Amino acid sequence: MDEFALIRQYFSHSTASIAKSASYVGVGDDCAALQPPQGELVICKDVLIEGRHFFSDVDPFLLGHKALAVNLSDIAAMAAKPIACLLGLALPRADEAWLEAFSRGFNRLAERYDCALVGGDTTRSDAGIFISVTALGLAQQPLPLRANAQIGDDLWVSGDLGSPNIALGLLLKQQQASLSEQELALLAATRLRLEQPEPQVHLGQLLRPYVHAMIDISDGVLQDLSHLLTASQLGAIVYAEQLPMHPALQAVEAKHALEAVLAGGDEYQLCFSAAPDYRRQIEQCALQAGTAVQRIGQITAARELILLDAAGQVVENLPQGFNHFP
Ligand SMILES: Nc1ncnc2c1ncn2[C@@H]1O[C@H](COP(=O)(O)OP(=O)(O)OP(=O)(O)O)[C@@H](O)[C@H]1O
Ligand SMILES: Cc1ncc(C[n+]2csc(CCOP(=O)(O)O)c2C)c(N)n1
Ligand SMILES: [Mg+2]
Repeated sequence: MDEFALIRQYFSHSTASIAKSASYVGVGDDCAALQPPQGELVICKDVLIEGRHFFSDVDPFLLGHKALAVNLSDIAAMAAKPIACLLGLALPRADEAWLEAFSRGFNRLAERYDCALVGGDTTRSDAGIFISVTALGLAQQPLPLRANAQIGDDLWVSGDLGSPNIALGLLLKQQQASLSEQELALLAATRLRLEQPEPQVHLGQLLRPYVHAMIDISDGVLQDLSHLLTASQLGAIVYAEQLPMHPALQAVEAKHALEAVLAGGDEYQLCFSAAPDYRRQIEQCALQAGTAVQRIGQITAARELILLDAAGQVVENLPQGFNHFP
């Protein structure tokens, strides 16, 4: 299958609503062309590299899903609605079975969120798979920027944390040695969160009227919260025992589980700040989106992030989150 047949077969069948407008140009010309809808256009990009972001033997259907999901998670963190995306692919070979599954995972998530795949680029790579996705979304002012947290805001997090990091640790271990039965059970209970994360697109949009600042926690909750605090020139108190932990982590030694919750990346949940007046409304948004939300602390004036344990003691030497160039 040649380059052009490949693009036609797997990446040119978007059924999203924006692709139905009369003047729309999608995959197949020099540029895509769309009538920008009214509102604030938000744009983001995330790159995924074989061996860095995913294992070579990952299910290509799940990889296709994840490549788009990590971008839709950034769109969700702007309380925006996805509208379109572009897919850059560099592949060592045109493996049709791989492409069929990858495109099915990608296109299925795109369809679920009415996000049109409007273009991209496909090249050969000498070694390894490289994926670059750009996503466009539509937002409304005021945007829940990282810089907009206010003193006295509640801090919240969606979902439960820790499972992607535990799954990653087990998959790395499995490359060196065989896992015990207990470890295999733990891997089975956690690996879908690593390999098929669900972006919080509905929750992000529902929260828009209530939140001041929002961020997705792809690099781990402490590190991404630190980015939000630095941008807002504020600090926070976070209560360790209020951090929502994935239930499977009961089987993990407590210190290891807490590290996974605090600093494990690949979460794709939302962390946000909002005035305490909106607690009831925020709980309602979570019910409507079918996601849990948990209050984890407060925004403070002192420019530091303080983590308190169950006894109210300050936790020292906080673990670092994910960093490509530590
Ligand atoms: N090579 C680059 N050129 C221009 N801007 C960049 C580049 N790399 C990152 N950025 C910008 O830097 C900011 C922080 O990027 P970062 O990737 O840390 O955020 P993120 O995408 O929310 O997190 P993650 O990639 O972990 O999901 C974003 O505004 C991003 O657009
Ligand atoms: C094979 C393999 N090794 C390591 C990881 C962990 N990992 C890679 S990138 C990242 C943060 C988000 O990425 P970015 O900051 O690039 O958007 C994390 C937690 C993984 N998922 N797979
Ligand atoms: Mg990024």
